[in-house]
Formats: sequence, structure tokens, C-alpha cells
Amino acid sequence: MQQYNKIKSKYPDALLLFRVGDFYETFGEDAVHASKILGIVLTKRGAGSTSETHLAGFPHHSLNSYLPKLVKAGLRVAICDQLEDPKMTKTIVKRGVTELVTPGVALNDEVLQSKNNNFLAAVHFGKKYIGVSFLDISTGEFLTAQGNEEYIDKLLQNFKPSEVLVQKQFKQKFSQFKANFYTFYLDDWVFQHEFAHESLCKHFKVKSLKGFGIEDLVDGITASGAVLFYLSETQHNNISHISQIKQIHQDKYVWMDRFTLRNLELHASNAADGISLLDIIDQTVSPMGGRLLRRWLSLPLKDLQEIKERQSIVKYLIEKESDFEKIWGQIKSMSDLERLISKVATGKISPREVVMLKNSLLAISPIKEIGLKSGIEGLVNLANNLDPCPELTQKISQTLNENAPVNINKGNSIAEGVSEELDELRSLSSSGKSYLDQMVEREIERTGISSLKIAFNNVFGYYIEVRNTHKDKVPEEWIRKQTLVSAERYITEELKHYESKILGAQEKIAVLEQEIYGQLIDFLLQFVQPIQKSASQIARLDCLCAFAQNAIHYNFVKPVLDDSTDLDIKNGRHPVIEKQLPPGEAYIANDVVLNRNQQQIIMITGPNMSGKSAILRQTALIVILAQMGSYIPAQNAKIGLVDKIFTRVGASDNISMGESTFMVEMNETASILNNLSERSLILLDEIGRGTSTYDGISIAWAIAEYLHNHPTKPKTLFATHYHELNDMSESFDRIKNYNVSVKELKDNVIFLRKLVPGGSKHSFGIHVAKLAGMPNEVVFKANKILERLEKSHASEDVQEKLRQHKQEDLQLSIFQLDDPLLEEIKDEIMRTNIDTLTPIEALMKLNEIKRMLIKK
Ligand SMILES: Nc1ncnc2c1ncn2[C@@H]1O[C@H](COP(=O)(O)OP(=O)(O)OP(=O)(O)O)[C@@H](O)[C@H]1O
Repeated sequence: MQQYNKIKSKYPDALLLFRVGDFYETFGEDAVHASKILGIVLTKRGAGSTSETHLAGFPHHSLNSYLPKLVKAGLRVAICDQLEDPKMTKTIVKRGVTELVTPGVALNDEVLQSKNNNFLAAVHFGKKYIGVSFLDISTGEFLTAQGNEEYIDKLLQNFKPSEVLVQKQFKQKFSQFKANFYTFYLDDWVFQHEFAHESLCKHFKVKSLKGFGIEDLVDGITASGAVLFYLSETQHNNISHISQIKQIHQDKYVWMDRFTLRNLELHASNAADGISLLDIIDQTVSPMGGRLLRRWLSLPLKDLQEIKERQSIVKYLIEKESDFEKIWGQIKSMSDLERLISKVATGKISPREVVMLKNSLLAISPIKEIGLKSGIEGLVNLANNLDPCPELTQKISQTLNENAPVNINKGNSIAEGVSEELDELRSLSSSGKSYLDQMVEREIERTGISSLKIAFNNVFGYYIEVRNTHKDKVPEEWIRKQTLVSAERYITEELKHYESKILGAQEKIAVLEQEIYGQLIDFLLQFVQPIQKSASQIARLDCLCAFAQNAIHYNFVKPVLDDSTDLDIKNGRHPVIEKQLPPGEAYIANDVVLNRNQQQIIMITGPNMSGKSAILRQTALIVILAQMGSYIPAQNAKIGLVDKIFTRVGASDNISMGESTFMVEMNETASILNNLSERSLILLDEIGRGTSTYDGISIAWAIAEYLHNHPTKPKTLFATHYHELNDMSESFDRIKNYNVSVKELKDNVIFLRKLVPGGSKHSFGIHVAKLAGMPNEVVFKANKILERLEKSHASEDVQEKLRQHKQEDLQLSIFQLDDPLLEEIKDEIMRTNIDTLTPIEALMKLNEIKRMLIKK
């Protein structure tokens, strides 16, 4: 227990699994936790005494099944092993922690999900920027970036790390990232640039980081250094598979912030059992392809050349069906190359997995051959980067048995003909069986004991067993070892001689097998980089095959991409809704044309449930798919490269974040208006609906006007219930009205779901309420109120006011920035407590401000 306490004190925040003989034991609080999580028995030791403690344990060979459960429960687990052979020491056996498993640093297949990366991240708050680093130790991928809070937030959302390392002093600051990450706080000194730079150079065995193109990323480097530090802290020292570090270039990919990722339901649906775009398009057949597709979806490209290269390969695969089938068949037969080769580097690969590695490499050659012959530049390049490593596959085939076991100690891993000594020992050990059979026969004949048998136990090795009825026939020279109820057990000189030979041979076989296996792994280590390179090409090809498959199965077409800023989609469809429609119901395709000269903003009105949101989202999804290099759900499309996609959905369910929903909506919209570019695509869905009608209309109007007049003229789809906004098209050239058509029957409405030019007059909200099963009384009453309100021309009032607003052409420039009046008005507004202000008081306040201006 002294030894235990000493080790435990070094890992106070981890659950310590303490190896005792054949068991891993836990003590005290750890035991209580472990027994609960693992469902194992909790016992007490030293009951009643001062050293009373809880105890729970499990057999050492069950580690692989129990460890993931502990890690998944969010625990850090320190594995403490016996570091010497108990037979060789007379005192307490030496023990030490050999691995600290945490959610972000896991190599165990049971903890990892095959189609998801398991990233460990570090965030460093620098003076100007925030640095971030992501490492997946199971694949060796190491990435870094730096930027403002929004960018880092977006990356964290994209990469969804299982664990984030943060400097202790920035605990508070990190909590501003509104995501629930498992976080571990490290001492401040770890986040020092010089220290980080030095650790990276040392790890990569280089003098500077220029070769990786990250030398200037001061904060990114600091974060990456913290990641490396953490690996050594958790005893992960065999990490030669982390052979490079790459920058995530902000300007290479389409910008989508976290709201957009969420609103578009790219990776996950917002509904509990809903379907995401990834669910629909992920037809990849290899784990590495699955992981890459997820990444591609978060980071659509902005480089025309790269997109076209992907498209050209997809086109080839669609047209050359037999090549496509052959390639995909080979990829299907592969195991997770990326993770297998990482296991080689970390020394955790089993003989069976080495055979799987070999078979996966063998599947590369046919793919390479097809690629080289294809004549498609992109595919030829890809094939050139595939290395089937023939030297390696040959070596593995020669060294290992095809059906090698999971555990090297099980024996029979090494093939015949590898070592003469091993072969001899094996034949000796296998001839033992027939030797024993012969001996039994001989002794039965000699002694006349017909039921005589030879067996083995761990206490005294080989023995002859004689039933009591034949006891008197036992020869004198046999030595009695054990008396049972109905039999006696003997040993003989000959048996002992035989035993030492056989047991010696078996022990030697085990040592030799391990030795040869160790040499094979050392040999494999030279191939880590070429295999990683091949694996990444296979992942790409798998994604492109999935694109081809989607194109064939879902009727997707190849979009035309160019450098313009125009968007012209013919008969576009929403790929997710389309797949979810009840049988027999067809998705109604729609055209969307947006450009910066004539049709910059489309104001879409239409009743509730008519399909406004669907049109907005499908437009973004089509652009994203196109810029990933995929084909798209449309009849055809011309897409000028988009560099930012913003989507905002009117206040709905963000209340859990502790801010008013409307405040959240305005915050989100403000961040769009501050980040516009000529190539932005903006989708605003019911912006302004979170407040009163007048406020809402005014805000929506002002936002649309701002976008229209902004020099970047960003392409915008604006879905709204406020048909008042249709008036904007009269005075703003590039705002066009469309509506999602419906057919009005006497007391019913049929949704036609077709986007047609022109505004719409009503919202049919009451009709939807009726459809939803609202009591007739309520529907009837609502209709009456609506009639009355419409008669009072309330909405026309608004329209009139808005018209006046246009005529007055309010010049905001009357506020000169240095104007003392501005200061005065600002003070006046700041002093006002809006929460307690009644509408009348607000009007009076406004009047007061107006008077101040008139006075001027
Ligand atoms: N083009 C279409 N073809 C077939 N079904 C569609 C189409 N568009 C939408 N739908 C169906 O109609 C439902 C409502 O669409 P959507 O949410 O886009 O309406 P909305 O006009 O935005 O409604 P609200 O104003 O109430 O938010 C979708 O969930 C989908 O099932």
C-alpha cells in the first residue's frame, strides 16, 4: 500500500489501475468509481482497522474491455504495471505507470470510433491571436492554426476534440467558447513559445519549422508544444508516426461559422433522430475515407483547380464503371491502414493486425495500376503517390502465418522456415504428443494397468495416474506424488526427463517468436511514412468513389464552377429532405439565380410550411457539395466560387445559452454584417421574428437595405413572413421578390412548393394552426381577429411609414463622429434602462432625442 500511495500521489486526478499478479486492482475512491462504472464487485479490506479501504479489481486480460468504459465515462486512467518479473526479486516487485489513457489520447480500438478522428487539442491565448493544435495519436495527424476567437471557435466545432488542453490562467476565458469540451488545465509554463518550438524541433529532428510552413505561427506553435508535452506526460513516447505538422489555412477553405454548421445540419441533425447531410452522402467504405469525408464537409475548397481535379476523377469513375467497381472493391477489402501503421509506431500492433496491414497493402497494387492507366491527370497523380511497399508485404508474408493470433504469446505467429532453431523446437514439441502416446501404450503392456493415463498439471508437471483398483500393479521405481479419492498419481525418471526437454522447448519457442516478431516490427518502422502517404490517398479515393456512387444513385450532376460571382441553379433539390419524403411523394425542384448586378437579394415570402427554409438550405448545401468536388442534386448549375457562407435562423431555441433568443439572433446577424465579402452567400431565415412585428419588420428591412447598399453586394436569400418587405423591391434595384406558391381553395391551401416571381400577400399561419389540430374555436377566433386587424390597416400603416423612410432618405451622416451632440445622445441612451421602459416612455425619450437634433 505504501508503494500504491506513492504512485497514486503522482496521479491524483486519474483513476489508478494497479497491477497485482494477474489482476488490476483499484483502491479507495477509485474502487468505488470503478465498481459503479464497470459493474464489478466492491469489497473492503482491513475492515474495522485504520487502514480500512475499498477494493475492486478485474483480471489483467480484461483490460481491453474495461478500459474503454472508464475512458468513455470521462475518466483519466493511469495504468500501473509490474516492471520486473516477480520470480526474479525477493522484495516487492517494482511498479510504475506505463500509460495514462485520457479521452484525447487513446489508441484502444474500443475507445476509438472508426469513422471519427479522436483529436486531442490545445488552445493557447496569445497576445494578438489564439493558437490551436489538433493531434490524433491514432492516425498521427498533427495540425495547427491561429487566428481570432471566431476562427478558433469554428475549428473547435469542426474538429470536435475529445479533450482540450488549456493554460490554467485562461480557464475563465476558455469557458467563453460555447461548447462542452472535456478540458484539462495545464500549468502556465507549458505554454511558452521557446519551449514549444524546441520540443517540436526535437521531435521532428529539424533545426527550424520552416519546412512545415508554420515557423511564423507563434501561437499555433505554442499550442502544439503543449500537445507534445502532454504526450510525454501521459507516457506516450513512441510517436515516430507523428511525422509532420500541417497548418490549417484559413484562406484555403470556405468560411462557415458554427451557427452555419449547425443550421445546415452538415454533420449532425438538430433533431434527436434526424438525418444530417453527412448521413446521406457518406457512402465511404473505409474508415480513413469516412474520416476524411467529414473533414471535407467542414472545409469545402475555394481553389478552382483543386475542385476540378476532384470532379474529373469522379467523372472518370462514373463513366468507367468496371474500373470504379474494381477500385472500390479493393478499398472495401482494406483495413484501417492509417491506424494500423500508427500502432506499429506505438508498439501496440498484434500479429493478426500485421497480417491485416499486409493484406491492405496488397490491395493497393491493382488500384495503382488502374489509376496510372486512366489518363486522368488527378488520378494519375494520386496513383503515383500510392506505394504498395512490396518489400514489406513480402517480408510479412514470409515471417508471419496467415492466421496469426491476436496475442504473440499464444504462439504460432511465426511462419515455418523463418528460423531453423524455431522449426526444430516446434517439431520436438509436437513429436512430444506421439512420444507420450507411445509411452502410455508401452506402460500399459508392461504393467497390465489398462486404465493408466498420462496428464499434466501446473504443480508437479507430467504424471501417470492409476486408479485404485490397479494400485498393486504399480512398479517399484515409480514415485508417488499425490493420492486422490479413487486414484494415485506418480512420476517417473523418464517422464521428468521428457518434461524438461518439452517445457524447455516451449519456453524457448515463445522467446524466439517474440524476438522474431520484434525484429519484424523494427523493420516495419521504416515504412511508416510511405504507408501514411498511401493511406491518405486511399482515403481521398474512397471519398471520390462515394461521390461517384451518390451521383449514380441519387441522380446528382456535375456543376460548372468558375471565377465569377454568379449563382445559377436549375431545378435544385434538398438532398436530405428528398431522401426523407414518404414513398410516392416527389421533391419539387426549384431554380435559384443570384448575382451581384441584377438579382442580389431574393426576398422569399410564402405561407408557413410552404418550403422557404428548404430553398434557402438547399442552395447552401448545393454550393458546399459543389466546392467539395462532389456532384450536386440539381438538373444543372453554374456556380461562381463562394468564399463564405452565412446562415441565420430567426430566434428559436437558443434559450439554453442564457441569453435572450432575440439577443442571440441579433448577435449572430451582426457578425455577418461585419464580415461580408464579394463572394459571400447569405441565408437569412425569418430574421427579426423574435421581437414585435414592427421591430421585426424594421430590423429586417434595415438589414436587407444594408446588404443591398454594401459595396461587396453579397448574394442573399431572405425568407420572411413579413410581406411588407416586398415593397423594398420598388426602391432597391437588386432586391427581387419571389414566393413559394400555394393554391388557395375555399377553406384549404395546397402547397405547390414552387418558387415563383412576385410577393405573397398572406402568411396562412392560421391555416397551419388548423392543420396542426388546433381546436376549431381557436382557429375561428384567430380568423376573426385577423379580419379586424386587416381592416384597421395596421400593416398598411407600417408600409406607409416605411415608404416615408425611403423618401426622407435619412442621412445618418448628420452624426459626425466627433460631434459633441453625438456624445450627448449616446449618454442619454446609455442612461436609459430599457428593461423598465414602457412604450410611452420610449416614445417620449425618442421625442426628446429628436428635439436635441432639431435644436442643432
Ligand atoms: N420542394 C419541396 N418538395 C417537397 N417537399 C418539400 C419541399 N420543400 C419543403 N418540403 C416539405 O415541407 C416542409 C416545410 O418546409 P420548410 O420548413 O422549408 O417551410 P417554411 O416555409 O420554411 O416554413 P415556416 O415558415 O413555417 O418556417 C419540409 O419539412 C418538407 O417536408
